Amino acid sequence: PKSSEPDSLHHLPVHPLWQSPLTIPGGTRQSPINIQWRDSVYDPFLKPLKISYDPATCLHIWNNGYSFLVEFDDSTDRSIIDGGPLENQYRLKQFHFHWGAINDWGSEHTVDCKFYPAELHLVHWNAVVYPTFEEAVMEGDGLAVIGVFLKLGARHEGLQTLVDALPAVKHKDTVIEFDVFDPSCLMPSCPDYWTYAGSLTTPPLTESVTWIIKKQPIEVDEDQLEAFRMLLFTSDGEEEKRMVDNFRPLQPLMNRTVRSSFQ
Ligand SMILES: COc1ccc(C[C@@]2(O)NC(=S)NC2=O)c(OC)c1
Ligand SMILES: [Zn+2]
Repeated sequence: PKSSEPDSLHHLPVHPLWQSPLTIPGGTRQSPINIQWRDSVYDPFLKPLKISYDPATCLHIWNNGYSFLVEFDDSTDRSIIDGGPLENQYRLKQFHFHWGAINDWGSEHTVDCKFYPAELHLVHWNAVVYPTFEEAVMEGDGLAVIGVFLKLGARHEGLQTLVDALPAVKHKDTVIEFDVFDPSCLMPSCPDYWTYAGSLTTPPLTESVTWIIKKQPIEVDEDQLEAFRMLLFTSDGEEEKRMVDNFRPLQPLMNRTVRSSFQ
């Protein structure tokens, strides 16, 4: 592939990573998308997003062979989000990242066609309406995912505690205990966000996500991005494949409007 664009592997009709077509037949609200700032519509009825996480609900970090996930105890309402575009409160289940092999790309969403080097997804589910996460994944209002862009800049001290643990989950299906972490330290200071109706970005690609994309990126430094890139897609003993470019190609906007919480 030309070095100026994401690996052409991502433009194949079926990417080996997913063994399935990139868009599900009849999919009308697939993710990720390009957010064209001037086409987003300010909605004065959007509320501020309320975030209250209990750092003690943090459980472990694991490498699932596609990203690394930090998982939380979601058996109670101790770590939740509310407000914003949401009609219920949603429980934090996990967060993970998507990133590129180089800093020119890596995010899943783009803003005015600009990629960021990485994107954080904080995954929450509607435990008010659905009995389990697995059921919520199948419902239009089942999930709420906060997307935060990462840009190259100053070292992020809060992220560093996570980066220091990554060598212990280098290989697919490795896990380590990680028992205190407050993901609110990864939130940008600016409250502004875009929101739209979308989907998971890996199989089962279900159209169950209310996306809340923060306008302001957080800054991380080169060493911290490089730490993501030393993770492996492969298990211990297999031929090593670096975990990079684990983002889905952009999907058609179809009949959707992206709303903004700001003017
Ligand atoms: C069966 O339930 C699933 C499956 C995959 C993911 C991961 C992902 O596809 N979704 C987002 S968001 N980014 C991703 O990579 C998931 O996260 C909510 C839930
Ligand atoms: Zn994701």
